Amino acid sequence: MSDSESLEQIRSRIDALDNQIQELINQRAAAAQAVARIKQREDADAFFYRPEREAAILRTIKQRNTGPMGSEEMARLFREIMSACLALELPMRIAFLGPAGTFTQAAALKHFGHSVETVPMQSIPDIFREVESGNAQYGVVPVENSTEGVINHTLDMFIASSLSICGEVMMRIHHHLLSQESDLSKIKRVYSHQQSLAQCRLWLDRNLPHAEQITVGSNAEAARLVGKESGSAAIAGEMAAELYHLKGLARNIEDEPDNTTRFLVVGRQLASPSGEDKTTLMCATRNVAGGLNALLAPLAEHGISMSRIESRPSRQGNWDYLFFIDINGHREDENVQQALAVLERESRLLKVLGSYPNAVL
Ligand SMILES: C=C(O[C@@H]1C=C(C(=O)O)C=C[C@H]1O)C(=O)O
Repeated sequence: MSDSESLEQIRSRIDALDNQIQELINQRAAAAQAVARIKQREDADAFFYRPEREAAILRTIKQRNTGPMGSEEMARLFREIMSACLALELPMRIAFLGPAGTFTQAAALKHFGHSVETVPMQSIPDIFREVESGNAQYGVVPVENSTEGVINHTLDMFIASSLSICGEVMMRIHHHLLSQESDLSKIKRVYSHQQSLAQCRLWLDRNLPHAEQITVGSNAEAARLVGKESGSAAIAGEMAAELYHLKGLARNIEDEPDNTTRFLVVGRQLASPSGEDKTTLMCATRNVAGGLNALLAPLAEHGISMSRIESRPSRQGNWDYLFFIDINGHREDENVQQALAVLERESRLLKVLGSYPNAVL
């Protein structure tokens, strides 16, 4: 590139580059189709989607990126290219916590790209059922928020479900106050999901201390209601604002500036190692006091670090607790296998809920 190049010359160079990019994308799509044919020949019920392969590709793209385009942006573009390549074989159905416009839908699209069909479900148990029955290939469920903590409903589902965790999605959550009104003083009622109300508690106390707070099933549902009611506002995200044609009375009203929600991808597939993985375990101790130590000691002995631990009453007697533990590593790693063998002996119950790539995007 040189400064002496005219506008016309640069534009014709862009046209030629687009031509090459288009040709290369089609070559890539044909290669992905060839992979799919091999998978199908080996196993008619094969899973075309490979979370570990996609994660590894996206990581490589970020690592080798030299700019001027940013690594995150470049990875997002390739996310969409892979999504479109995969859709040539099988337009995947992804169940999410509806209605349309929720953060869970945004998480599903972030993880799988836009060439999938996202299917709204009414509840977290419905998402699990839709995937268990095979009506959807994967489901996306919220599991924890950096401000409000764990979403117990999701953890409880794993107790009885046969599904595995095959991915995680991290989403920065920005909440907006959405309304038909253009003046804050007109707002008498605020609708949202209880998590969103909790994540904006300080802002609400300061700016709308007298407004009634009404909990509904999702923030998208709140936005839908507010689209039909004057004097009210919803706390919801960008997608819901667009979908229900609401004005942003105040933007980014979450109390924590780095408010992040983690979502899990559930499916009927076990993800292979990607090189940077984590494993979620569900274990029950024999008794709470010494029991927890018996679970944690083998992890430390095998050099395995733990990124999260949650306890839940198991509902099978007063003294039994279930622990949900995230560890670094894949169930096929040797040190993880050795630690799991010890845990199996020490705990009353051990279920590996899944090994999956660390979120890349
Ligand atoms: C092409 C493959 O299948 C799918 C498509 C991919 C792609 O477009 O790069 C990557 C992983 C799979 O989800 C493969 O397994 O290599």
